[in-house]
Amino acid sequence: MSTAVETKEFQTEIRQLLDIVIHSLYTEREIFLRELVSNAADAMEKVRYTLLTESGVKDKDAALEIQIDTDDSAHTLTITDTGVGMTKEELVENIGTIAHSGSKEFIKHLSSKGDQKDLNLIGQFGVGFYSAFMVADKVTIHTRSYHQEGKGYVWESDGVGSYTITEGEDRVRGTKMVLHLKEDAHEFAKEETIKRVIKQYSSFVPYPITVNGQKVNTVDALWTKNKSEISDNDYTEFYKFIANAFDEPLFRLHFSSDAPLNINTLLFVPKENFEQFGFGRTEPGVSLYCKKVLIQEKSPLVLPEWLRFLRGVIDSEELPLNISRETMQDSALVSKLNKVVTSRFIKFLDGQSTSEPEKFKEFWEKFNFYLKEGAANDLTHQKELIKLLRFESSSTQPGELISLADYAGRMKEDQSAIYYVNGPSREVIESGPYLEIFKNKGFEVIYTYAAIDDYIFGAIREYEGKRLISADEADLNLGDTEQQSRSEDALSEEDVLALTNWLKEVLGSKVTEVRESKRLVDSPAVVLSPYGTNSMQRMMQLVNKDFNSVGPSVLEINSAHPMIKRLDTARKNEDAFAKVAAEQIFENAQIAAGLIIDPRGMVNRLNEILERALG
Ligand SMILES: Nc1ncnc2c1ncn2[C@@H]1O[C@H](COP(=O)(O)OP(=O)(O)OP(=O)(O)O)[C@@H](O)[C@H]1O
Repeated sequence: MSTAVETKEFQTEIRQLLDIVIHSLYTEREIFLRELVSNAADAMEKVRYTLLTESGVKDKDAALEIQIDTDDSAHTLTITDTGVGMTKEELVENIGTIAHSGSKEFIKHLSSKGDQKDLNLIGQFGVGFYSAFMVADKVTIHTRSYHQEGKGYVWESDGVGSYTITEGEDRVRGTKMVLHLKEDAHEFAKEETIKRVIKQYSSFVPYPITVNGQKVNTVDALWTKNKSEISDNDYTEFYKFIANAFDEPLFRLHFSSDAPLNINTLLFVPKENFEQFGFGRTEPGVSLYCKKVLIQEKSPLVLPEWLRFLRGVIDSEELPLNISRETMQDSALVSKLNKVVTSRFIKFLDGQSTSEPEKFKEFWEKFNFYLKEGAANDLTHQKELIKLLRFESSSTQPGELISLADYAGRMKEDQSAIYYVNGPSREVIESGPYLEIFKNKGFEVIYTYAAIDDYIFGAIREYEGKRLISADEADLNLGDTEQQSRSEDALSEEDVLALTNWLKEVLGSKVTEVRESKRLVDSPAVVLSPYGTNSMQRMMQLVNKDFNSVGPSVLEINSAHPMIKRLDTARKNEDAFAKVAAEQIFENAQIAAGLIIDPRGMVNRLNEILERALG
C-alpha cells in the first residue's frame, strides 16, 4: 500500500468560508452536528436507493446506521455512517470545492453586504461539512466508496489553507469523521451534550442514530402516521428538521388520499420568505418519497416552481422505486402528483383565508409574489390562483385587502367591468388623474402596486365573465355616451381645437393625439397609451431603465382647468413661455402615469419656470 501524502489547497471561496466559520461563529455552533448527521443520512439514503436499483454494492448487508462515539479524554467526536462513502476523486470534488447551495448563498450574501452582522443566519443556510471547523481544529475523514473496486482514503485538515489525502485501509463501506475538538468545544465530547443536540436537531433522521452504542432517535416517517397520533410539537420538530429552521412554520398541511392517486403529504409554509430579504432565489424544498424511500430530495419537479417556498414531503406508493431521476421529468405520474398536490394546497390556502384571515394576511404579505408568479405563468392553476389574489382598492382602508370575488360582489348595478389602476403607492394613485372619473361615478377601483399585477390582469382579461379594465385605458367607456358634460367655464370648442392642434405641434412625436378629456375633474391633463394601457410602457421602462423606451402617448387636457385656460391665453399671445409650460404639463402627466422621465431636461425647465414665477 502506498502511503504517499498528497497536499492540496482549498478553493479561495472555501478558505473565505472557513475563515468565517473558524473565527466568527459562536452562537448556535452546535448546528455542526446537524450538518454532519444530515450528510451521513444523505449518504445512506443514496445507498438505500442504489441497493434497490443496482447489484454489486460493497458490503451489501452492512446495517444502515449512524454511529456517534464520544471520547471525553481524547476530546474527540466520531461520526460513522455506512453510506456511499467517497472515492479519492469525490473527496477532492466534494469536500475541496464549494457545492453546498447554502454555503454559496451565504458567501454571496456576506460579500454583497460587506459586514458580518447576519452571521446568525448561518443556521438558516447551513454551511454543511465546513461547520465542523466551528468546533474542531482538526478533522480526519476515513472513507470507502460503495463501489466494489477502489480503495479507502483518509482526508485530513486543520481547516486553514490546505488538506491532505492518503490511501487508507480497506475498511467497510461508508465514512467515519473524527473531530479533534478545540479547547473551548470540549463539551461536544460529552455524551449528554451530544444526546441533547441530536434530540433537538436530528430526531427525524430516518436512520437509527446511536451515541456510544445507545439508540437515541425514533425512526419515524411522520407523514405516514395518522394525524391523531401526531402532536403539534411533533410537527414543529419535524419541520425544524427538514427545513433547517429554528422557528415554527406559518402553515402546515398534512393530507392523505387514495384517489385519484395514493398520496401522503406533509407541507409547511415557513415563517419568513428569504427571497424577500434579497438572499437569492429560494431552492425547492419538498422531497419525493415512495413508501418512505427517498426518490428525489428537494425535488424541482414534484411541485411547480412558484411553490419553491414550501418545505415538506410527498410520498406516493404509486411511484416505481426504480424511476430514474432522468425519466422523472417525463413521468406522467409525477406531473399528476404535481397537479393534485398543488390544487390541494391552493384549496387549503383558500380555506385559510376565511378560517384564519389574520394569518392568511400575514402569509399574503410575505409570500404574495409567489402566488402572483403562479397566476402569471402556471396556466394549469391560474384560475384557482386568481381567487387567492388580494388587493387594496378605492373603497378599502389602507392595508385592508379584498379579493376579486369581494369586488364583484359589490359592483354597482350600472357597472359592467372590473376596474384597476396601477401605481407605486396608494398616495400616488389617489393624487393622480386616473381615479377622477371613477370617483364621480362611485365605481370601486382596485389598486395594483406591482407590474406583475398588471401583467396578470392583462393576461386573464376577465374574471367570472366580467372584463378587467385598466383605468388608464385610452378608450375607456364607462357606459355613458357623454361621460362628463362640458363644464360651463370650459374653453370654447374652437379654442380647444386650436389649443390641441398647437399642443400636437409643440410636443411633436411624443404624442400621437391631443384631445379634450371627458374623464378629468381636478387634474389639468392625463396621458394615455395608444396601445391600450400605460402598463406595457411602464414594464418596458422597468426592464430597460431607458427614458427613450417611452413610446408616444395620447394627451388629454381638461378644458375647464385654470392652468389649461391660462396656457391657451399664453398661446394666443404668442408668449414663448407657453411652449415651456406645455412641455412641463405633458411631463407632469407622464410622471402621474408612473413613467420615468429624464430628470436632466426637466430640472433645466423647472429652473426656468421658477425664475419666471419669482419675477
Ligand atoms: N458522510 C458523507 N458521506 C459521503 N459523502 C459525503 C459525506 N459528507 C459529505 N459528503 C459529500 O460532500 C459534499 C459536500 O458536503 P456539504 O455538507 O458541504 O454540502 P451538501 O451536503 O452537498 O449540501 P446540501 O445540504 O445543500 O445538499 C456532499 O454533497 C457529499 O457529496
